[in-house]
Order: sequence, then C-alpha cells, then structure tokens
Amino acid sequence: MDDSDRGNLCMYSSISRITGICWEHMGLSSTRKPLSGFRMLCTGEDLSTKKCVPCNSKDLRPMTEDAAKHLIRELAEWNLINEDGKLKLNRSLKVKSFLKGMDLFKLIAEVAEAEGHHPDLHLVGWNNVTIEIWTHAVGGLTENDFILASKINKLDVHHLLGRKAAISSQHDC
Ligand SMILES: C[C@H](O)[C@H](O)[C@H]1CNC2=NC(N)=NC(=O)C2=N1
Repeated sequence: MDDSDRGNLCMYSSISRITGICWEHMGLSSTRKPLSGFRMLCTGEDLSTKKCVPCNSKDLRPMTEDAAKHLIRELAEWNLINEDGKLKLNRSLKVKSFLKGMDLFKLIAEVAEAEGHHPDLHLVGWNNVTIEIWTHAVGGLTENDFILASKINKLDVHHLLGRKAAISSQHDC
C-alpha cells in the first residue's frame, strides 16, 4: 500500500467513523472500490449535484432504515414512509389547478428522464399531488432516490402551487 492509499484509507476510515454509517448501508454497489469510489455521505445540497446510477447494477441493494433516516434529514419537504416493509420517499403538495398539476408532472418527468430514475406520480381530487420515489429494482431505497428527490426540490414550481404550498416551498433550505 503506497502513501496515497494509506492517506485514502485514513480519510475513508475517519469519514466512515464520522458518519457512523458504513457505505454498504447506503444501498451502493459493493463492487465500488471504497478508496477510489467512496461516495461522501451527502447533504441535500450535495445530493442535487450527483447523478443517478443505472438501477440494473447487480450489486445494488436497498439501504437500511438507519441510513435512510440519516439522509432524509437533509431533504426538506420529503417524508420517509414504510409501506408493507418497503421504504419510500413521499412528498405531497397542492397545485393551483388540474392543468398546473400536469405541468408539474412534465417538469418532474424531464428530471426523471435525465436521471434515468423515475417517481410514482399521483394527482387526486384535481389539485392534490403526491410524489413517491423508491428503487423498484431493489424494492427499497437507494441513493438514487435521494438524488432524484433533491433535484425535484430544485425545480422552480412556485407558479404551479397553491398559495399555502408555495409559501412552505419558499422556505426550502
Ligand atoms: C436500467 C434502468 O436503470 C431502469 O430501467 C430504471 C428506470 N427507472 C427506475 N426508476 C425507479 N424508481 N426504480 C427503478 O428500479 C428504475 N429502473
């Protein structure tokens, strides 16, 4: 092991100690080399600058509830739900009209297509939108889901939302 590896090892072990969450809890592929491919445990802001990975990676597996509870703290406006043992990200918002709901879906769809990772979108009672995100390929949550949610938070959608929802979304950190 040369000096740079030793330095990386030191950095890696100190970071994993700080985060207290080993990276395999993050639902990342185990084939990534820890030293070179270590992905920092990110804040909501950092997540929006990351890119989703293809979900057909054979090593991808769902992250633990502890890891999800840690990451959700960085994600304003989103909730962690457990549906029959399956963890999902969930966000609800009111739109001004049914058509504004469709416009919101279109904006979200463009982000999802760019990431190759897709939410479940619901529009009920004409103006109630619910977004659910989980990684279908593994039946749970992976980092992809948090990245997509963080990028959705970045969308400028105030003009589409009902007054109350718009005010709360303006307080996004
Ligand atoms: C190969 C590609 O990664 C898969 O088809 C993607 C498409 N979008 C996806 N989106 C979500 N939420 N989960 C998946 O497992 C998934 N798989």
